[in-house]
Amino acid sequence: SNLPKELSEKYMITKKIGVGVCGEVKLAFERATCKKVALKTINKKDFPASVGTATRSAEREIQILQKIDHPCLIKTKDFFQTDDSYYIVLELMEGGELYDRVKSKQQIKEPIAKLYFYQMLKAVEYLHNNGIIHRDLKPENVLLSSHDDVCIIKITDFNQSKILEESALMRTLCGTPTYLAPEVFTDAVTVGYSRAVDAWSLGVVLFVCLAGYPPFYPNARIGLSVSDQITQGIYTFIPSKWDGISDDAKDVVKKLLRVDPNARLTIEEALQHPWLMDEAMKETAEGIMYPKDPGDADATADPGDADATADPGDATADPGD
Ligand SMILES: C/C(=N\NC(=N)NO)c1ccc(NC(=O)c2cc3cccc([N+](=O)[O-])c3[nH]2)cc1
Repeated sequence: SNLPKELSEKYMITKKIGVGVCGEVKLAFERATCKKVALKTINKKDFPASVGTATRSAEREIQILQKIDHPCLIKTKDFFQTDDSYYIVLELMEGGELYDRVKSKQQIKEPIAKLYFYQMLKAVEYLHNNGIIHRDLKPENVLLSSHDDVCIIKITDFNQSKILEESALMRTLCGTPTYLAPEVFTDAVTVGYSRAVDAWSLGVVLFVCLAGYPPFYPNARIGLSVSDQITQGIYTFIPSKWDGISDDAKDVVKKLLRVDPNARLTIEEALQHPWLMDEAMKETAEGIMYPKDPGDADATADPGDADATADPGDATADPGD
């Protein structure tokens, strides 16, 4: 395909390293530094609906990709576009997709699953504190920085993401409710929970990492479609897969896979769950997320990240849903 001139001038593009739903990932070298990078191509025609909305949703994704700054969220290094494609230069994630680790029924050892899950929670906590809902969390969108078990994970693909804006409903709720109907308040509660979808998805990702099979799948329960299993919250901890896994781990999964979004654990509550109260794991995680010596794993993390561990309450005010 016709690559933008500036792109091929700045980067030497070599082999394909991953194939996504809407484009591919290639290994590239920055000519000036010889550094390896990943090049994600997104074909505009693969976007849903007409070109109009496609460009808006693509532009929103590019805007999110360039705004986010967290060690467990993919960072873009460069960006080019032609009439029919976007080209996003990203940090190389040599461990590939978490999907390839969990497919073919491989179970991830519990301590490693906890280390990855903690990083996912921190990344999604950052997104929610910045008014962004991912809405497509799955093992294909979790990348690993290396083939080692202990490594940084980074969440990617913001194609389905939503930016929470100040809404008319929120402005209404700021006024005096003298003439306000009761359902406006009850609606407000449910509308305010759209971010809970990310907590559910992380529950499914955690289940798959620990057990090597998904909680909801065709014929898991005779006579129940996958969507029926989901809407009724019906899944099974198959003993042969779960016997060696701690009760705390099972408890986190149960509390994330609650059908009622109001009853479901929030990301913040999940971070307070006993299973994650594991100082050794947190020390390892914080050490790879915010390496002291810049030469470490994620050299791109700048010292500014240090305050990233500040209490989430310090983050930008929650714009609400
Ligand atoms: C931004 C984005 N997707 N956005 C979108 N609209 N897709 O639907 C996006 C999606 C996927 C990726 N994937 C990678 O960077 C990626 C996949 C992969 C597999 C083996 C090995 C590597 N690697 O970097 O070595 C890989 N990197 C990077 C970005």
